[in-house]
Amino acid sequence: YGSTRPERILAEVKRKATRGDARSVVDTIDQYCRHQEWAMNVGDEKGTILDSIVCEVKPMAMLELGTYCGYSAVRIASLLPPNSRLITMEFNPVFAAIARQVIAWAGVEDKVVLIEGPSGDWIPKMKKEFGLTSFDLVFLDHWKDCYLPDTKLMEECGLLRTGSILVADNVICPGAPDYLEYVRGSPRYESKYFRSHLEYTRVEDGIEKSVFLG
Ligand SMILES: O=C(NCCNC(=O)c1cc(-c2ccc(F)cc2)cc(O)c1O)c1cc(O)ncn1
Ligand SMILES: [Mg+2]
Repeated sequence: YGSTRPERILAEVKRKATRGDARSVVDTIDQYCRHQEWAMNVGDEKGTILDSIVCEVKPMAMLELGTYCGYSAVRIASLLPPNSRLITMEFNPVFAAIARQVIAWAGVEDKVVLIEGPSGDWIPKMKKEFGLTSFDLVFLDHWKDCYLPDTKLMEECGLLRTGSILVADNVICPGAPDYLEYVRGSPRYESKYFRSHLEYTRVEDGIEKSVFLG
């Protein structure tokens, strides 16, 4: 019977990565996806850009939309200050089940809250469910046509404050043209493009960092 790609990634993590060592989980997944089979993790090159923004912002409350196998959740959690939390949201239950195990293997489960379901359902509930006022940093890496509607929904639900930062993966490939036009054209955002490549390839892609001005 055929295993799924996320299951093969988890098997590789259990075989090769050191339990409790987030860096070795990240490196193991990068090695596997570069040399065995491609997968849609943010990857090592764009991951370094994400790391630098996480380290600069030192978020106490961070949201990730699109967990997949948990690669970026592990990468982010290993850089978070004590007492800070990453809430990561995944629509696909198969991906979520794998991500929980990858996050546990890396030993960062006490910094990560994984929630399952459609972002449009969850975003209006987050303040109440998690006792939040707003997010310091949001990483958008889920369905590309959800970036814009979910950003508008976060604005409407008061989840962004002056200075909140949005970091969006794949703004070139697969692309999020309506989102880019919005954050680059709106007087309520200060946007900056970090040129890079689609994970594990030479195809152009990039990360857009947008500061919400309130
Ligand atoms: O969120 C869900 N998928 C991941 C979103 N992410 C992407 O789609 C994504 C895609 C690519 C990509 C790039 C080039 C290419 F040729 C094929 C794929 C790269 C990335 O870096 C991504 O992040 C999802 C799925 C599902 O079945 N049900 C609920 N949610
Ligand atoms: Mg991505």
